[in-house]
Amino acid sequence: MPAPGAPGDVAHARVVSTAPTISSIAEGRGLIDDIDAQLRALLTNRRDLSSQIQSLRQVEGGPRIEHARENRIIASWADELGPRGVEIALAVLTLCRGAASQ
Ligand SMILES: C=C(O[C@@H]1C=C(C(=O)O)C=C[C@H]1O)C(=O)O
Repeated sequence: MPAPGAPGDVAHARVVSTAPTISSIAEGRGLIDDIDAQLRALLTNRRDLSSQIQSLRQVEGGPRIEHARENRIIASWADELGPRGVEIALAVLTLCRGAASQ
């Protein structure tokens, strides 16, 4: 396990955010729609970066998938969001690297 803050460590990559107080459903829905759009854009960027990393590792003769790194990522999602975080992390990983068996 890498030291906190070292390359490969995921625990340090934490963003603290507080939702604003809203005064109407429409305002809240507008903010949620903005968040969903940001999440989709972030996931698209993540998928592209993940694909590049997988290609670089294969060019170097390594495996496309690295389970130890994925386990650290899943653990960081679990730390912050609990069991649903694990489900989301697995869905994100599937989006970004395809099926684990490939
Ligand atoms: C992107 C990488 O390659 C694969 C994809 C990962 C991901 O999308 O987070 C994580 C580990 C690897 O299975 C990596 O090793 O960092």
